[in-house]
Amino acid sequence: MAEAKAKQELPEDVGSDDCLTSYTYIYSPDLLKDQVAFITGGGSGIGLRIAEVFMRHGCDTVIASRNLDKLKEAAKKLCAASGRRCLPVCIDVRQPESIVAAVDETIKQFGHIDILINNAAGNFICPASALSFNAFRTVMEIDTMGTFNTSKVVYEKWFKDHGGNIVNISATLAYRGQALQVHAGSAKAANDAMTKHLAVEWGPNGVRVNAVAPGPISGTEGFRRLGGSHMEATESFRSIPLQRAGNKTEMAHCTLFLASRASSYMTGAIMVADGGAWLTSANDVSMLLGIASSKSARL
Ligand SMILES: CC/C=C\C/C=C\C/C=C\C/C=C\C/C=C\C/C=C\C=C\C(=O)SCCNC(=O)CCNC(=O)[C@H](O)C(C)(C)COP(=O)(O)OP(=O)(O)OC[C@H]1O[C@@H](n2cnc3c(N)ncnc32)[C@H](O)[C@@H]1OP(=O)(O)O
Ligand SMILES: NC(=O)C1=CN([C@@H]2O[C@H](COP(=O)(O)OP(=O)(O)OC[C@H]3O[C@@H](n4cnc5c(N)ncnc54)[C@H](OP(=O)(O)O)[C@@H]3O)[C@@H](O)[C@H]2O)C=CC1
Repeated sequence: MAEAKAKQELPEDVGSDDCLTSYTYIYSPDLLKDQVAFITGGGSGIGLRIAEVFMRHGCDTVIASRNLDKLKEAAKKLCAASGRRCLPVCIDVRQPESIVAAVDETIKQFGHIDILINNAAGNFICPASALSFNAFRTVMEIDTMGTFNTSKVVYEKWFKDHGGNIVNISATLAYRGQALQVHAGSAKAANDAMTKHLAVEWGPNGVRVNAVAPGPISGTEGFRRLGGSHMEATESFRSIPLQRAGNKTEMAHCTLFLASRASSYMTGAIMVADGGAWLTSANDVSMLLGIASSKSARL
């Protein structure tokens, strides 16, 4: 019975890995009409689905990450699916000058920026004792410094004078201890603090800063890297109250809510979207340790 109910509530997540083949509106189709969203990591996974759902709601997008060929391909599919504009731009969130150039180009082409989605991240599973200093630093630089760098550039160049909306993509692994994840958990916990500090400091300038904290989300690189397929096969997600992994469309809907006027009195909030996973004591530690010790190659 519970399983049947969860299935009924599941929004569409069908189609190629890139774009949906069908879509049922939950929000008004013109919720983001003629707004412009800058989405880091928008060329794949959750970021790509956020771009698609935003565009289906009338928004133009800028998708920004390191691999321009991948972004161009994604932009083509996004425009075809939605009829809106999508600008692919090459940035490394660790390099502020690359963000400055991309934000300048965005303002030149679109005239404004209304929404920033800090979605880019790096992760893998690794025991703390095997993690090199550089590996820890790399994840902190992409996830935490990258979120700060992009927020600061967009704020200084546009939001400071015009207001705007920032949504950071966090992770509920930041809320509890989890084996093999000290790097990503530390980075996301820092980002949650950043969400609150910037909400306080930039609120008077009309800038709202919120976050979505996903649990395991299928059909993504993060899911693959953390052993998600193995966990699905072994029914490990049954320990989650909703007894399944989430999907990308569900994360896009949470992000759309926080990025739109639907949440106009919210700032500094972290919206947990993990099927209740972080609340339960049953967890995946032994399974993750099993994966790590059974593989000689890195995940
Ligand atoms: C899925 C379900 C799993 C678990 C949950 C189960 C149950 C649910 C119950 C509750 C939990 C609730 C939630 C948890 C669920 C999900 C997980 C949460 C977060 C997920 C986050 C993400 O998914 S992030 C997105 C994933 N995508 C990517 O990572 C793509 C981008 N990545 C990269 O570019 C690289 O991988 C990079 C991050 C390493 C950066 O690349 P680069 O800058 O080129 O750096 P390198 O020079 O390659 O490397 C730098 C140092 O890092 C070392 N390194 C690299 N890879 C590894 C590895 N695999 N293991 C260890 N170390 C590594 C590398 O050697 C370098 O260090 P040196 O010292 O050698 O210089
Ligand atoms: N999937 C999951 O189960 C969960 C995911 N999350 C979060 O969701 C978000 C999306 O993850 P997901 O969709 O799974 O994974 P993806 O690997 O598909 O997304 C990560 C994106 O970040 C981009 N990126 C990585 N490093 C950089 C960088 N230095 N500069 C610019 N862009 C960069 C990548 O593009 P490129 O390589 O081309 O640069 C890629 O598009 C992340 O913040 C992740 O932490 C949180 C909890 C669970």
